[in-house]
Amino acid sequence: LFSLEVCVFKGKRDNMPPHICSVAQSAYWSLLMHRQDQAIVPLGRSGAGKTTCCQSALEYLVGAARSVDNRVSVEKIQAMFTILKAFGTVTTCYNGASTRFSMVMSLDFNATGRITAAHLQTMLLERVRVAQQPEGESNFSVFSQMLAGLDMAHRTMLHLHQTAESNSFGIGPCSKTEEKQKASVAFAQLQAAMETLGITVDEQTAIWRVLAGIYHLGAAGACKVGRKQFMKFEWANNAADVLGCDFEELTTAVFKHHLKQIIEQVTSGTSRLSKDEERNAGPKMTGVECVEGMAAGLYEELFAAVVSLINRSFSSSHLSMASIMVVDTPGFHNPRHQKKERAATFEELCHNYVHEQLQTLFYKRTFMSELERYREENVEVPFDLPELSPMATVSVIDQNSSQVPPGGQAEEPKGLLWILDEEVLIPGSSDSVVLNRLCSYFAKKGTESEEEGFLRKCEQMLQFEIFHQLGKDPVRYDLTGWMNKAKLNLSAQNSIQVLQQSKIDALKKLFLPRSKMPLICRSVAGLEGNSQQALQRTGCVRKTFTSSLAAVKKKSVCAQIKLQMDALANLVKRSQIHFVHCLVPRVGADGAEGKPSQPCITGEVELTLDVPTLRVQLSGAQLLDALRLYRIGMASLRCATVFYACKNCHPEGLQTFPTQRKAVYQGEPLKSRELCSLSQF
Ligand SMILES: Nc1ncnc2c1ncn2[C@@H]1O[C@H](COP(=O)(O)OP(=O)(O)OP(=O)(O)O)[C@@H](O)[C@H]1O
Repeated sequence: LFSLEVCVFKGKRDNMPPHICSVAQSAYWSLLMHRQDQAIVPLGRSGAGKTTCCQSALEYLVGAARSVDNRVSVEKIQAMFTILKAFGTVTTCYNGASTRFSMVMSLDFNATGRITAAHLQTMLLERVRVAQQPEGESNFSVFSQMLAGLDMAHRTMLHLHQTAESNSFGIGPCSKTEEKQKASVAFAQLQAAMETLGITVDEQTAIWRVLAGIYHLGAAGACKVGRKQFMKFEWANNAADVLGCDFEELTTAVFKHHLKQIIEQVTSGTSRLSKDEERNAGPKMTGVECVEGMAAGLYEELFAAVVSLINRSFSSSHLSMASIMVVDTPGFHNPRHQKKERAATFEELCHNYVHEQLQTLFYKRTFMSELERYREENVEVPFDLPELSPMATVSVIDQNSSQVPPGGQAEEPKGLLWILDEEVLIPGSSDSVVLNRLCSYFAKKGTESEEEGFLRKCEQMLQFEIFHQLGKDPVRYDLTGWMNKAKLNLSAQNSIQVLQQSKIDALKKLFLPRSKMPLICRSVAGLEGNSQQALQRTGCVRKTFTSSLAAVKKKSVCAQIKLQMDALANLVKRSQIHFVHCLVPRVGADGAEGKPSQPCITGEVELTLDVPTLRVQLSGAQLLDALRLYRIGMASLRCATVFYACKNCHPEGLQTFPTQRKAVYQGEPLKSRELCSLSQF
């Protein structure tokens, strides 16, 4: 099937059937023609097929363009997705492998169109998933895979030969035999994928050690009353042993942050903490939060180490001309899509925020930039900028006080992330204060101004609704506990020391390179690479973190979320973007049910469409507006042959300026009359 796809699209520039490979082929052509970076950005609900698109696009590009020295191959791309699937996806009701991180996978090309290297960068990992999962959803798949597939020698070494009675992180072996077999097969595939990418046996063992350490921490748990300490010492002992540290060291890293600070204070000779230092010392945490923080921190570090190992396999020092970036993010989440009663979580809000930000990028590129070009060209287009834009929804989440308030209220409104960021530092503040502030800035006020609201307070306690997807797909959120989520978790911060000071060499070796990364942008993984293109991308991420609030707020959880999103957007913004809108054809048509459309007897795929569901997605993504503008838009947006045919003229009478993407007829810009005549296309 793959070689068939390559044959259909390879070498073509236009008249390609609609397919993800034709998008990849267009991006490749644009890269060669304009020597400009390209980006492929799939958008859509969770389970709509974004990751599948990304994998297909990358496989196609690598298969068609080939790499100069086989450093990047289709097998390696597949291996990378197998690893990312294990470490970065979870089972939800939307999708059997729902992505819980954002990634930018870049393929670098030389001037002859051959691939020189590849580079993976990841951000916005849902690290708290390691310790907490909404009902009916799983932890990261790698845990169940490892527990099902690990051989006896490793099991004994990692103290996994007997399972704990309970695990506070919800990690445990699969209960059903069939699931266990599936997980075991997946683990064998994971090991094979690691081998394909040159990850050594020692490195693999170090990875299993960290995963086992997290498992044991979950089994150890924490006392809910009294002194902060582990509930079950023997399991905590196991955790310390597999991580290569003393029990006391682990206890200090998990629970005794203040003790550590006092020691540092005494050794540095300062008597009292300054106000800033006191603030950075962080809030008081419960024992449970401490253990959960350590597990989340360990997993984030492990994920970053795995990304580094992947990059090691793809890196090269060949000169490159430009890159194609393939961007995969978690999809849009709304528990209502699956007829769930529950409200959405803070983590789902973060994923929806990323989705709305990318949708904003689509709005800006498709409508704003395009209409701006017409103005520059003095071309009249019978098309008004769509009134509704995703920017309004984004501002509910991340608006800071310097931005213009919607509706022009006297008090400067702030988005949810910044409200949380402020309230977390105020003693005695609570989730309800956050909700009241948020509603006072953005909620509908009375029936008269109904159109202006982007948010609604719900009847249920601490719940509110954000009108996502231009109001077409509102999501109800439960704000309970969000103040705690916005708190800096000192245990998570200590996790890197535990790993870097491990007595186990392989473990230490795996994590020491991370000590060279700037602390400030540690939440982004894949900051390594020596090629010019990789350095540019790394520089872009660092600049995002250092040139904004990051320097001051580097320890703010909410600022970190915003900055990771900014880093992702800044990486992509410099390129020509090819958006791919993935649609869920009907409710329940996601991977969780594992029922992709079945071929019927005639061989054709039987596809039942749920029109209301599709309509919500089409209008929420402004696809019809985009199509309308495309139909009446500039001739340069369609391929040359269509334009020649339409103008009924000879190609030689036309001058084309591909670098500016403008088609000019005998030196004259196209006027609206001509644009209208093209609208039949
Ligand atoms: N074109 C398609 N036709 C049928 N099934 C598909 C198609 N694309 C993807 N799928 C299936 O749909 C399921 C979800 O796909 P995928 O994981 O790519 O979605 P996603 O949009 O990345 O989801 P999430 O945002 O939750 O990560 C998978 O089981 C996949 O095999």
